[in-house]
Amino acid sequence: MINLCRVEEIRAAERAALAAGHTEADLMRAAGRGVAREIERAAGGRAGTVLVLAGPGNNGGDGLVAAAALQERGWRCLIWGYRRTDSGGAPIDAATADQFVWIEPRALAEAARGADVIVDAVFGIGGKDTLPPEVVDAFATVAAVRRERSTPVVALDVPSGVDADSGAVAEGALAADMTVTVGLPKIGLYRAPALRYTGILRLIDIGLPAPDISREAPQLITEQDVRAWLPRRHADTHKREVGTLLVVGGAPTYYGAPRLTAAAGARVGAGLVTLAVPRSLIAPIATALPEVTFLPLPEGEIGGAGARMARMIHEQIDRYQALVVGPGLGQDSPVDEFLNALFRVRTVAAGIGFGASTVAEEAQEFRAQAVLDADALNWLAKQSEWPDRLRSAQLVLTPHPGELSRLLDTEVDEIVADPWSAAREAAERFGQVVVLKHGHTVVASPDGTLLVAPQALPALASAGTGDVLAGMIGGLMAQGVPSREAAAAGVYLGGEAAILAMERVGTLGLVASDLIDALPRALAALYDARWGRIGG
Ligand SMILES: NC(=O)C1=CN([C@@H]2O[C@H](COP(=O)(O)OP(=O)(O)OC[C@H]3O[C@@H](n4cnc5c(N)ncnc54)[C@H](OP(=O)(O)O)[C@@H]3O)[C@@H](O)[C@H]2O)[C@@H](O)CC1
Ligand SMILES: [K+]
Repeated sequence: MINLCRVEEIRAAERAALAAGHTEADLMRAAGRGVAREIERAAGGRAGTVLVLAGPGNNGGDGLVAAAALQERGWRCLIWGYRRTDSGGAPIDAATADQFVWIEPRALAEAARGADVIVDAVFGIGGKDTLPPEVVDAFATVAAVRRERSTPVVALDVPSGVDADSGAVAEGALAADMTVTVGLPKIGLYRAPALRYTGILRLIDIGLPAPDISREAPQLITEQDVRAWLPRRHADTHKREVGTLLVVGGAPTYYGAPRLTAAAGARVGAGLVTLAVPRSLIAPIATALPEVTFLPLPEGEIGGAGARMARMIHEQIDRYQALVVGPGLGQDSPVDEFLNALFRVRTVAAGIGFGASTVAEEAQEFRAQAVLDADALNWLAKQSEWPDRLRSAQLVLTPHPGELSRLLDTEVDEIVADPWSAAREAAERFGQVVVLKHGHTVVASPDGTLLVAPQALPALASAGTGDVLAGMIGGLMAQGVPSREAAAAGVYLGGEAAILAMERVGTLGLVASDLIDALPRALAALYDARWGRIGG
């Protein structure tokens, strides 16, 4: 994890780096080259034409270094300057700078149309809360070309006009497809409304010292964290040992949801996934998911089915390391009865007399590890004093703002206005891990930590993506990953899988099954040895 930083902390880190012997030119060189590498990678290694909008300060300097690095790799570089007519202040050799083509304001539209990539390096963390009119005009020109031709826009460090602390956005700012942030993650980029302007976020290391992790600061979930959290599998293990997951959900009209959850659990590495669903759902699900086993539950309409369903699960619960409860359960009365019985855990203590007709029931605490999603959260919101009743369970709740508003008995608007505080409040009040799915999804824990997803992807606004997330988290918990880390890893993997899926199906075309298809590749990139990098 790494703290999301405020500008003053970034400036302090820069001073510390300078005091440790780095020069400003070193930092700018590392920043610009890093940005160029990200652009090259996104462009698939092909060289084209880049248009850099360069401002007067160090952000513009970074942009010119990036242009120089791209030029060395065969790119043609067009530069439009705001209060800048040359590459002064940027550590670039004269021969390279001589080849830059400087663009007059009236030639900007034509230059933008001829560009394969446009870089916004006008203002960075030294920007003010309004943009000058010339910059607003230039951005409007570029935005029109971006819409017309789908030309990618890359923001350097921050989209110009975004306040790196508050996330406020100046009128006329340019939305980017990718923001390459230099050195440390700026907290404002992860807040609304800035998150609508950043596109995909990439963080590049330039050797700045990170501030010490503090529990109060929101922390970014990083690739390194997820690598460290993933379970390690031994050669001499077997499916039950690596993790068993029980997914409880489904109703006659909702069999897609538990199917997605089970598939995600299996794809994230759970050795055995069992679906506890009404009997009639088994045939349609089994054809699509041959790897999954089933615990057939009685159909919901029959009176008393809820309690019988719960009993069947209690009989099996010790065989599973984690549960996911909720996907596609619906909100009918047997569901209430079922979940009341499931979470109150009344076990059969003894059968007395002939035919065991007298049965004593004894209330026990629910102690399992479980992800509660969708209709399980709606049921939970109707219960009183549940945090106390379920205190021995290790739960991960995965609400969207509507579900969290019911759990906290507050308005959705309040949650959307300050999602991080709402998630923290919920985790503290409930004593459980809470994953709030809004913007940059966050994982809040009762110990006060708040882990923030690196991406906020509009492509994920599609039915079933929540079921996939619940399955990934449950699948990781089943493999022994602690609940908070499992939640954070699931959130991270969901973002990476979405980025991979978007390359194939795009933003609008993405559906939840695409995430499951992409998940093995996202996971392999974190888990498996990377022979493919050699010589790359
Ligand atoms: N700190 C670090 O660790 C590292 C930082 N790095 C990079 O440096 C960037 C920060 O650079 P920075 O401090 O030079 O500020 P920057 O954003 O370029 O803007 C300042 C210039 O813009 C001008 N200006 C601003 N707003 C304006 C407006 N509305 N209207 C008009 N003018 C306006 C302002 O003008 P002035 O106020 O001086 O008149 C000044 O000339 C950072 O984002 C990152 O890219 C990395 O290279 C290495 C590590
Ligand atoms: K910028």
